[in-house]
Amino acid sequence: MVENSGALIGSDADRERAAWLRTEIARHNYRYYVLDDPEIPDAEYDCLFSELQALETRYPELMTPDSPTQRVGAEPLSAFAQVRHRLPMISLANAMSDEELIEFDRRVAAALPGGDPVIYTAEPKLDGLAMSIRYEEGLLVQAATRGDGSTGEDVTANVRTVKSVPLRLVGEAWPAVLEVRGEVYMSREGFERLNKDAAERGERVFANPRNAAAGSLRQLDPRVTATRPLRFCCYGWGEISTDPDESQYAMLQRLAGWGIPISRELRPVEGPDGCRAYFEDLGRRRDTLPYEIDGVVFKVDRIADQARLGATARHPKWAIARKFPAQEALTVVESVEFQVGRTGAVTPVARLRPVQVGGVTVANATLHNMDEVTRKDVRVGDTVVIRRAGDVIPEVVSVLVERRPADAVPVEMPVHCPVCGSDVLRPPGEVVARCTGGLYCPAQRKQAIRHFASRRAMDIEGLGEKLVEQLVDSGLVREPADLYRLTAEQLAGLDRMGERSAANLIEALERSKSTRFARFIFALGIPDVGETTAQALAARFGGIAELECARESDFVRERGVKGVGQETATALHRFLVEHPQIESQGDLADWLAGLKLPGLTAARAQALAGRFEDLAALRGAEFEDLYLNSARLVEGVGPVVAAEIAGFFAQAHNREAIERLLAAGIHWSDVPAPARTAEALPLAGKTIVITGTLSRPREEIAARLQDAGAKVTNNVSKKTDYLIAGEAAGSKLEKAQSLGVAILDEAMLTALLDRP
Ligand SMILES: NC(=O)c1ccc[n+]([C@@H]2O[C@H](COP(=O)([O-])OP(=O)(O)OC[C@H]3O[C@@H](n4cnc5c(N)ncnc54)[C@H](O)[C@@H]3O)[C@@H](O)[C@H]2O)c1
Ligand SMILES: [Zn+2]
Repeated sequence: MVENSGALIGSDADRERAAWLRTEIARHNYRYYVLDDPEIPDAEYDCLFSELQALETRYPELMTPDSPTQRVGAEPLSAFAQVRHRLPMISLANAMSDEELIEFDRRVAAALPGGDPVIYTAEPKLDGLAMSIRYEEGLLVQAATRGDGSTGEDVTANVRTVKSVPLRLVGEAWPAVLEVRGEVYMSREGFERLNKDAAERGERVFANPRNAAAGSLRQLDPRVTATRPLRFCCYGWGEISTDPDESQYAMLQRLAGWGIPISRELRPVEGPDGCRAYFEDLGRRRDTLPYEIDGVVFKVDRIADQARLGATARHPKWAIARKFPAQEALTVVESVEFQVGRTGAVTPVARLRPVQVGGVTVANATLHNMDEVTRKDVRVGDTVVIRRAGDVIPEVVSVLVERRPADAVPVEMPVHCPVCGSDVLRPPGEVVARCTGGLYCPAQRKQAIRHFASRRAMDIEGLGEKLVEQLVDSGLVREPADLYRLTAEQLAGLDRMGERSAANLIEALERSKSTRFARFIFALGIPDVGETTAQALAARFGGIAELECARESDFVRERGVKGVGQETATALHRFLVEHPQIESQGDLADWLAGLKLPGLTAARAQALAGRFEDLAALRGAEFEDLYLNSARLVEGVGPVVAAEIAGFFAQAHNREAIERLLAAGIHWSDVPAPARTAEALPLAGKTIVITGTLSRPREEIAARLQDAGAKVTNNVSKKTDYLIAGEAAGSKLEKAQSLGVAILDEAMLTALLDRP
């Protein structure tokens, strides 16, 4: 540094740094104000900005006229017509601490006559985008964005679609020219809905309500804007053809009287104490407000005083934004670990280089699930934006791909549970991956034992949550079977456990050994297997060994024609029913395609013809045979639950834990012993055919009939004993009638099955 006629001269390094900061800030301004797609969190931007400000203050010769410190915002997008603001739209000075606010108040008070505490209007600082809306003779004539403060974009057509903006002022005595200024913003609820819809359509989601509001408003097609949940809140005014009121507060009330929405939280406050009380109150309520705010704005209330105080190029000297601590920060992902929850859910968690967010140090952030990891493309080594709002667990919001190191490592879901080594299963279509070692995994131990003992499972009276905690923490119980080895002495040694209650628990454990099969299945805690499904499984499988051996295909079976969906099948089915006499001509596939039915493309016609020999076979088919679907053989067990059941029993650890339970003496009496001979079954030797639409899947009914000893076949013949006929039964019913086969409806079927 060289001293030169009193002013400090920056070194070459300072000069270079200042130039770099200017370009970098200009780039971020463009992304933020023009593209509505910021790359870095505001706090990070503010650091760059204040570094440049500090350099320029220290070495005034480094200041350039085009420095971002001398202007607000960014140049307007050329796609919109430009609007010159008659009065500039400037920004606000910030106070990051109480001290800065007190300092601001001191400066204001010193510049004003009299010595009374200054009155301020206080209101939330909405996080949206600034808008100037011009009314002439009470009619909305123009709306413009802030742009670079002196020139904005003409977004009149878009603003006209925002419902809370009046197109015509109400009441009377409004000035001939009135420019109201305020914030266009999006409520949290509107933002979440918009993002949910966008995600469902596979479109880009917005990072926060501010970007969503700005992106929605600055649409070239106002019809798009019209569909977005935007609102407007006025906090000031620009050009106005009459004198405003004496105070900011009174003037805003007057605008409200003309139909302009203002903040419900608007209050006059006195001096720095009043400001602090307001700030703290709103800070406490921040998370419960229906919209996002990033601070509170205080404005000197008397308009005459505002004029006396004036403005700089960037902001008025009579207003200040007291900001809340930032909720977002930048840091680096050092590793990704997988946590196993009480219910076995395996969740990716980012271990971060520790960083301050909103006043606390954050070292971990949730990545929710693998879909999220893939969507955000988070890799180990990446620089990421993390967000911590209120009490919510910090989360990774986005990745700065530009800063990705060459050796960044993609994240992969582990194949085995990091806690117990069991397989990790993610059933098709499910978001959550789970450890399948339910009876064995230490991470799930407490939950598994609590569930096992619960009233609707093994119903072990006296084995409550607290006791399970103690038993597991003391190492006495590691799996359900350990419960049955507990002694009265061991129990009596525990907290709040007298001899009497210890003896009672031993008795309850003993009693629980005699149970029902369905209860036992439920007690195992297989994900998504509730009581009803457990009952269906108990009815379908003779015993635990059969259930353990069951494969996914024993629960669900793929059925129908690949490539054909239900809608196409419905169209075809209806056509065939409505044209009972029609004959096919030539090649079946060509003929079908030639029908030009909705959805019945040449490829689908080909697939159908590949499955059915001729039109007669196609006509004779069940509706469910026409399109690809999965037939459920057990009520309540679809492809996901089937995968979960099979995954659970595939773990040797779980089977061994069950083995030990049975060895401890658990037994049930409600399932017929598998040894029961076939002749003793109620439908032994009967041949049954099912047709038409019934209240349950046909496979399920067939399975129950088979369990009862019946043989279920496809075609009616003289050997058929019964035909079970549902709604819309066709040719099979006719044939059964002609052969004199007994025909049963659904009620009769139920009676048949329930026969002792
Ligand atoms: N992340 C990035 O890349 C990036 C880039 C540029 C700017 N920024 C962020 O934008 C902010 C600077 O933008 P700015 O100049 O719009 O300033 P600002 O958002 O800090 O404050 C000024 C704005 O506040 C709004 N406002 C809300 N309630 C108000 C009220 N009651 N009275 C008056 N105004 C109210 C107005 O729109 C006004 O223009 C900084 O927080 C900065 O971090 C971020
Ligand atoms: Zn596990």
